[in-house]
Amino acid sequence: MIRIGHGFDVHQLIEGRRCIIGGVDIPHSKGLLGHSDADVLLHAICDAMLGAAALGDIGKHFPDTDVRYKGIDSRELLRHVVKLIRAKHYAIVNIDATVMAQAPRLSAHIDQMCANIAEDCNLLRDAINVKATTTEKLGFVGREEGIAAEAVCLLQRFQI
Ligand SMILES: Nc1ccn([C@@H]2O[C@H](COP(=O)(O)O)[C@@H](O)[C@H]2O)c(=O)n1
Ligand SMILES: C[C@@]1(CO)OP(=O)(O)OP(=O)(O)OC[C@H]1O
Repeated sequence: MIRIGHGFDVHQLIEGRRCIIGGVDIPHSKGLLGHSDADVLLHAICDAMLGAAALGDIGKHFPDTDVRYKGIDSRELLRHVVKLIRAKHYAIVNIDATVMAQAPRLSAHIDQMCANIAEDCNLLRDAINVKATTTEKLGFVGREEGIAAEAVCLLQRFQI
């Protein structure tokens, strides 16, 4: 059996925060606001994986009212979600994601993002694809007020 999941996340861009996307700390004048490190890409991927396994969403597993998650590295959240997926006897087939950011430019960082995600999911690099797009200066992304990310994930149930 195969199952698909979708994830979407947005974080506000403000001064005085780091801009961590896909586990890469990207030099930028502004960074992402959140209870955790606000890694918008990893949050969308977690939600896609949880969705595919009918396990709810990231806020259910890691409430933003819980001090344990304050400032947490979202790669830790991703690795935990991978464990939840495996506990339900699912293997990840592939992940595809898009980051919507007017700035900073992400192309030079995409390979490292994919490598981080592959490592945390115990997958080959080829199973992961990350893309970036501006929104042509339109909307909150275009005004550089925030960054959004979408992801899809395919899971396959393995025999036990
Ligand atoms: N933050 C971003 C946004 C886009 N890119 C790269 O530029 C290409 C063209 O962007 P469009 O918005 O015109 O689609 C896109 O395919 C990305 O490769 C980027 O590096 N960082
Ligand atoms: C990750 C969590 C938990 O630290 O906090 P945020 O960094 O605010 O991120 P969000 O995308 O709102 O997802 C759920 C949260 O519970």
